[in-house]
Amino acid sequence: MNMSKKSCSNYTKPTVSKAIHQSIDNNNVISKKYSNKNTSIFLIGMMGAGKSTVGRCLAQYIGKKFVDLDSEIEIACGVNIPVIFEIEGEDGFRKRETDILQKISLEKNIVLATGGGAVLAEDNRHLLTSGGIVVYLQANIDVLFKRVSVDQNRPLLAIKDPYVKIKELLEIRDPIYHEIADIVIDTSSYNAADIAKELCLILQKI
Ligand SMILES: Nc1ncnc2c1ncn2[C@@H]1O[C@H](COP(=O)(O)OP(=O)(O)OP(=O)(O)O)[C@@H](O)[C@H]1O
Ligand SMILES: O=C(O)C1=C[C@@H](O)[C@@H](O)[C@H](O)C1
Ligand SMILES: [Mg+2]
Repeated sequence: MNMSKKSCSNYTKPTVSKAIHQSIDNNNVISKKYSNKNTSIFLIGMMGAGKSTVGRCLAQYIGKKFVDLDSEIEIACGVNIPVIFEIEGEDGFRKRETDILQKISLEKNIVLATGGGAVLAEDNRHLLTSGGIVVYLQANIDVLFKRVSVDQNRPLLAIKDPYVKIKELLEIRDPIYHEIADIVIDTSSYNAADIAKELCLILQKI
């Protein structure tokens, strides 16, 4: 799909069916969180779920600042993520991820695209759930594989069989994403701009 033809600025009626999202709002948790309009929105999900792409659109629609955790790590380190993995391994990357997330989470009123593995550390999960509305952008394995095949910037997938790796990561992470999400959206069959519009609509209702 050519996302470059999709403009975030053309706000039209959302086309995504309500059936694709679930809001977990047993105790009005989301409503309470969103009663403060400065509340931040945190996007979580696997590599290729569209956190960065949807996040950028959503921020524009709802007038919040967009922040990308991976980009902030790269800016802070002065090198890109594959180089960080090469020099410091995944453990080193995760420590940097937590440090930067701690700093970013002090900011209010942002849309944050997290990295796919940012939910793995308990400290990070606490920062996310206590700091804003957590949205899980879900996609099935075939869609994820297709989306991540476009570029080579993901060190965890720079292996012989990335499909198997995505499957393994999805099995481990899907329950974690669900556990901390306030809202879950299935992104598999919709373009990023429509998903952002749908999210906008959900947020207006809560
Ligand atoms: N809903 C969508 N439909 C089709 N393509 C999409 C959609 N969302 C994102 N993409 C495309 O998939 C690729 C990955 O998207 P993106 O970088 O936003 O994912 P991500 O969740 O931020 O991944 P990562 O965790 O690696 O940062 C990009 O090429 C993007 O254009
Ligand atoms: O899923 C993951 O563990 C990762 C996802 C990317 O966003 C980057 O944060 C990095 O490549 C690791
Ligand atoms: Mg991203």
